[in-house]
Amino acid sequence: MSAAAKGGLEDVVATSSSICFIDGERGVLSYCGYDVHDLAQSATFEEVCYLLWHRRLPNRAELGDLQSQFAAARALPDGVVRLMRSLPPGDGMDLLRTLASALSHYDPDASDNSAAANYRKAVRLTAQMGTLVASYGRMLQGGGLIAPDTSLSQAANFLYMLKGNRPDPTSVRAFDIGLILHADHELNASTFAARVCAATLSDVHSAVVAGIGTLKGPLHGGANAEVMKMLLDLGEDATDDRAEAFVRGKLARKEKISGFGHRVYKTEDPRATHLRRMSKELGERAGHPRWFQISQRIEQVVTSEKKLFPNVDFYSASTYYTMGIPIDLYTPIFAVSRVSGWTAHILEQLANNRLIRPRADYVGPTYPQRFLPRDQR
Ligand SMILES: CC(=O)SCCNC(=O)CCNC(=O)[C@H](O)C(C)(C)COP(=O)(O)OP(=O)(O)OC[C@H]1O[C@@H](n2cnc3c(N)ncnc32)[C@H](O)[C@@H]1OP(=O)(O)O
Ligand SMILES: O=C([O-])CC(=O)C(=O)O
Repeated sequence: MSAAAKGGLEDVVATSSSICFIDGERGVLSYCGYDVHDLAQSATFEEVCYLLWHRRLPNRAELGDLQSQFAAARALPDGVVRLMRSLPPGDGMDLLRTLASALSHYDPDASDNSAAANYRKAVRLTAQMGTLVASYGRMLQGGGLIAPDTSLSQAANFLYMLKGNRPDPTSVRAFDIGLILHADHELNASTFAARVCAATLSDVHSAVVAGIGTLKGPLHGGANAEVMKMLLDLGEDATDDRAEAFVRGKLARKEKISGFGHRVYKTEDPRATHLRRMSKELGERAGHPRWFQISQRIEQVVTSEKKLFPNVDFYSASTYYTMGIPIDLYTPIFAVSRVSGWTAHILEQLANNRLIRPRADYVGPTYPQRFLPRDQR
């Protein structure tokens, strides 16, 4: 069966890009030539944003400028805060989709689609997305909204706005690594959706909203919340045997296990390596090692039974959980990071644009059908 007939466009090369490279056989991921392991080890999310947008790492002055731009752009327009407060409670990604769209009405460059204005929108949206999600988290927990702190990094400010107190350095670094690991991933579904939208010469906010709507699904970014729901179904006191039986039961019923499998990786997702370690370390530090241990047992079973490896969503679930982050925020947090990659791809698309418009292999009723009047059908 052809890739087109299977429906998933697998292995179809749809564009060229200088942003992200994946070798799915060897488990290699790089942003603009930099190995994601090196970035997770030594970079900050701000440096990664600059890298994705400029294809090179910033020097000290450039990094300082970007940090200032982020800090200056973090606060939300009053109208967006009012809208957030007025919406009925619901899914975090629905809220993010609506509010990211609303931000366009207040953007000072709204009517300007020049490359310079679009870059400013990329910076602004990346700064604001963290504020949106942290504020939503405050609302979920019944706390009052907290104003952003301009002296903090994107990661530290997010945790500060969510929790209401200064986060400790270990949590900040773990969260920063999470942001680095989720920042870009070549032509994943949400980035492709964003590029398709941008290629019609729509606008940056619309393309980001397309990305948010696409990331929401449980086959894509929504899987991280599904993983945690599965772990909670099992319970923190579940034994390894119980976890094993639970997963074997799901596999026997041909149910998918969220957080496993990948369209491109045929081996370990390199991002999962870091998230597994963070899940273990943060779980032990928080006095809740079982979430990691249960996850590890699930991994052993799924990998040996199905030859499927954990993807980025599997260990991010227990990592965020042991950091005390509400489950409803997991996929929105993915967007807090991925907005950097979406906007890098949107800018790249617009720099050398052509409408994206594939064809379908028509398999419907034969042509021509005779058109019958209504009372003869
Ligand atoms: C950030 C991200 O988007 S990472 C991905 C997040 N999504 C998930 O974790 C959801 C669970 N995983 C999946 O659904 C898939 O692995 C995907 C969607 C990520 C990629 O899958 P595809 O390349 O389309 O493979 P597809 O879904 O066709 O699966 C191929 C086979 O592997 C099986 N399979 C794939 N993933 C899983 C899984 N997680 N659990 C059990 N079986 C699986 C399928 O059932 C199918 O089996 P079959 O051939 O016997 O019917
Ligand atoms: O690349 C994909 O298909 C999904 C993924 O891992 C991501 O978007 O990070």
